Amino acid sequence: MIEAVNVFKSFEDKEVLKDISAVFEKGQTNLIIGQSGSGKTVLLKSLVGLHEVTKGEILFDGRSLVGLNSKQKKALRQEIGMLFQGSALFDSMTVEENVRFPLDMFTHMTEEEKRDRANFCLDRVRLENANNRLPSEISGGMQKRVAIARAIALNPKYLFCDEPNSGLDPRTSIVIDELIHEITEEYGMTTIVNTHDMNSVMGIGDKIIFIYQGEKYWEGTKDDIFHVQNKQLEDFIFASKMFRQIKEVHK
Ligand SMILES: Nc1ncnc2c1ncn2[C@@H]1O[C@H](COP(=O)(O)OP(=O)(O)OP(=O)(O)O)[C@@H](O)[C@H]1O
Repeated sequence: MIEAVNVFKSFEDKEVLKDISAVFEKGQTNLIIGQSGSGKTVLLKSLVGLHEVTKGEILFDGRSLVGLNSKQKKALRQEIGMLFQGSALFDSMTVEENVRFPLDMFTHMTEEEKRDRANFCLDRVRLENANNRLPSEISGGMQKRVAIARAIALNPKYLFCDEPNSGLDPRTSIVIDELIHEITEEYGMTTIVNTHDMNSVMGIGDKIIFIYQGEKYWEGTKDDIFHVQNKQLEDFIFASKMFRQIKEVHK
């Protein structure tokens, strides 16, 4: 479980996050949603420790990110998997080398153990027979699978995903969403996904935090979302004609 407790983040005199408190549950896909510029990425980066918060606390299963010494921070980093926008693969490395990279960096596993672990992760994302290909030789959806395999290589407790569907077609987006959702449940990870994709919200939103102009305006599940009485969230959801029509059906 990850908790944000009264988190504020400013850049010089610009306050981007305003008093955000939220609990992100273990074994669940927790989504941060909101319009472009609302502060989702800044919140995600603050949670993961890439931004230092101006005020407030981030707790990883009760461990405060702020209070950790550098050794403890390094240990915590190894419990975190990250999936970035794009896929952030290393272009000059093969698929297998990309997945092995965190194992090379952070473990003392033998070559054989690393190969086995990389193969296990590639199988898990249903990507067989691609080990020796370069990222440029595979599709965007396959690249995303490699990125997921790399993110879970160290068997993380926490998984952070920044816009995992950016650049993917709707069908591939669903496959990637479902994969993230499945592995979250299977490995009991605390997963936080930053998205503005309503299809993701309806597909995998176990828990949803809605951010508006840097403040938390709403939280709930995908099943609650059609019953909200919150103008800002309604404007966000029903910006799409399709979702306005779905709402009519739910009435
Ligand atoms: N390093 C920074 N310095 C100053 N301002 C920043 C910095 N990073 C983000 N901001 C500002 O914080 C606000 C929120 O940005 P953020 O990237 O979190 O939005 P977002 O909700 O993730 O948007 P998008 O969906 O478009 O990615 C924006 O006004 C942005 O300009």
